[in-house]
Amino acid sequence: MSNVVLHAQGVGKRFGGFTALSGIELEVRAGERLGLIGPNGSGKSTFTNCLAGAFAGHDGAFSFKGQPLQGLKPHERARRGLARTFQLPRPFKGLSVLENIRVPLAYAGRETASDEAALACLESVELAAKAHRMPKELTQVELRRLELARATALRPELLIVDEAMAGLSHAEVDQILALLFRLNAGGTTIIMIEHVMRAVTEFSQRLAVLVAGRKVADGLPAEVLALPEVEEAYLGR
Ligand SMILES: Nc1ncnc2c1ncn2[C@@H]1O[C@H](COP(=O)(O)OP(=O)(O)OP(=O)(O)O)[C@@H](O)[C@H]1O
Repeated sequence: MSNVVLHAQGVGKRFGGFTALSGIELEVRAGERLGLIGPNGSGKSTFTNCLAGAFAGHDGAFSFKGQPLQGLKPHERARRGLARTFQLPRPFKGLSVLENIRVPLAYAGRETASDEAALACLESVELAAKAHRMPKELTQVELRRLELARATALRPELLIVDEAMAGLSHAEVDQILALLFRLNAGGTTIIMIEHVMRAVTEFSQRLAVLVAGRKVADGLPAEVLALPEVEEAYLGR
């Protein structure tokens, strides 16, 4: 595949004697929408943390845009175009919504760390009207939008969205989905980690399934979800 943006080769992670992730092979193409699913504790966040550089070490390797990521710190990976959101939004609580966006812009040394650039970013997630509010004044769905704005301020090529839908209403899930579709239409490759099955099946062109730290399926959503081993492990049937 010539347009592979991310290649995970034999990625594994142990915590003491416990193997949380083992032998993960995954290719993601530029512009793709991939759903990464699996039961609680199957290794999805561990995979994300390995990819984002949050752990000092892991087995295997990642290449991103054809370059190895090994040895790069999280912020260096971010500067190369790799971004993630966190399951629990992590705004800077003492900063306004607008300042929360200026931080990643300034951190990356962008000349565009201006209020205008930060506002444009907030507009893209329909949060500009709350620019001068504090994070504690935002609703859950607004906090998720702020988390997305923080992650996408640097216009990443690959975005990993870790459970952005948890606890949201049907209509709010649709709002976040619309934002993610728009980002993807603008060229951002997206890996969606999600338990809200309606959202992940609607969004994903392909599903990869982790069970107990191993990838057990990878393919078209309808085909993957029909596999007996996925039904058994993931849906608990
Ligand atoms: N820092 C850590 N130290 C020890 N064990 C850990 C650590 N992080 C994760 N684990 C364990 O690794 C396994 C995989 O966890 P992980 O958070 O990656 O699963 P997940 O698929 O993201 O789950 P969820 O859907 O609940 O978020 C779990 O058994 C978890 O307890």
